[in-house]
Amino acid sequence: MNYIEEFGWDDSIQTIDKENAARVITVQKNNYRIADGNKEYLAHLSGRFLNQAMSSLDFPAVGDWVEVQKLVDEDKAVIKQVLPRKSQFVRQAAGMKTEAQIVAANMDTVFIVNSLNHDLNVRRIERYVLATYESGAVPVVVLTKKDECSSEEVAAAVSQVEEVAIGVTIVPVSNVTGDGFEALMAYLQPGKTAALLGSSGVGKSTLVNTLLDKEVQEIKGIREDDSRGRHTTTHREMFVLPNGALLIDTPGMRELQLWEGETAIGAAFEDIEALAEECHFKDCRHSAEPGCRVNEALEDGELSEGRFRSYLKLQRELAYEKRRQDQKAQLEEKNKWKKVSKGLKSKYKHRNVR
Ligand SMILES: Nc1nc2c(ncn2[C@@H]2O[C@H](COP(=O)(O)OP(=O)(O)OP(=O)(O)O)[C@@H](O)[C@H]2O)c(=O)[nH]1
Ligand SMILES: [Zn+2]
Repeated sequence: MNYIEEFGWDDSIQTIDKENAARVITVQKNNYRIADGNKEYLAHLSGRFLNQAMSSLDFPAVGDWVEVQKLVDEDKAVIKQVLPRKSQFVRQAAGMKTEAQIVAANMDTVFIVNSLNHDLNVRRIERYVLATYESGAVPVVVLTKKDECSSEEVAAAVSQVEEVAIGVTIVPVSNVTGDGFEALMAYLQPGKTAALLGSSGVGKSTLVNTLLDKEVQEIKGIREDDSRGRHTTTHREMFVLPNGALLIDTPGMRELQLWEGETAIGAAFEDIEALAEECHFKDCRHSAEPGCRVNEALEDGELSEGRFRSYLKLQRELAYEKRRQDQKAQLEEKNKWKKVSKGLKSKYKHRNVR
């Protein structure tokens, strides 16, 4: 029995034998979790793939369709190739050091999530809408916390967003009352894939939990045996909704906000970044390292003390924000695991029993 269709299989773009296909649901360093709707596998890249990969864009991302060789008995698989993507969200290179990277693939829709109550940032929405169009997916702006606003406030926010997102559907919702979810479900059809994009605190996690029923929610963190027989907690970055729609909520998309900041730093402080490229040490912190080109420039007045200070300040803020998000993610993972350990069953496990 093959459940591949449920994962959004599209005959028109997937050319391989269905038996050898699966979709990537989690990426953690070099470990990939893939599923074919029937079963999950822990997968790694074949040697041939590694030899042939030309850039980081060639590597599998959450949402990718891959051709695999499945070792059914061991729940393991080898990834032979990534199938052509119908859309892809690229995390742009920040400066010269980081390479571009695909954070999500094969989305039909990207939900750009913002909160109605405060920090409605139309400039950011505008950038996200553009990035989504570039990805090949359709943007939909979701405005959460409708319950905290009067209808006048909602209308005002919607018309503000309309100005920067011309022709884009805008859906005000409340995760508390469920208001607006019917409109969202139009995009969450069986076999269709949506991804979430938005800043911290706007309600993405709550939205995911509202969309998933309790049983399915547990696939967010189930305990798996790793190769050494120990238990490790794994988490999902792609979920199956009760109606068969797929929802991508990956840290990669959540970090988009962060690299935007990094890129902005790069652009705003091009002079300093250029100097830093010439420092002796690649990871120079420009404090007292020998061969520091930035310090040299400071000494001979080529670079002003004030400008350098604001550069450092921005960097600290970004580093702080990153730490904060990492800690929060760890905590969330722990909490999820606590909930899950109470009723240890996943959607796939139910299936296998049937
Ligand atoms: N009143 C109201 N509160 C909401 C709504 N959606 C989310 N919240 C609350 O807003 C807070 C942030 O929600 P989260 O779902 O954690 O936000 P997030 O986008 O996942 O944030 P990160 O995990 O930091 O990325 C929580 O306290 C939620 O209970 C809503 O529609 N109405
Ligand atoms: Zn330096």
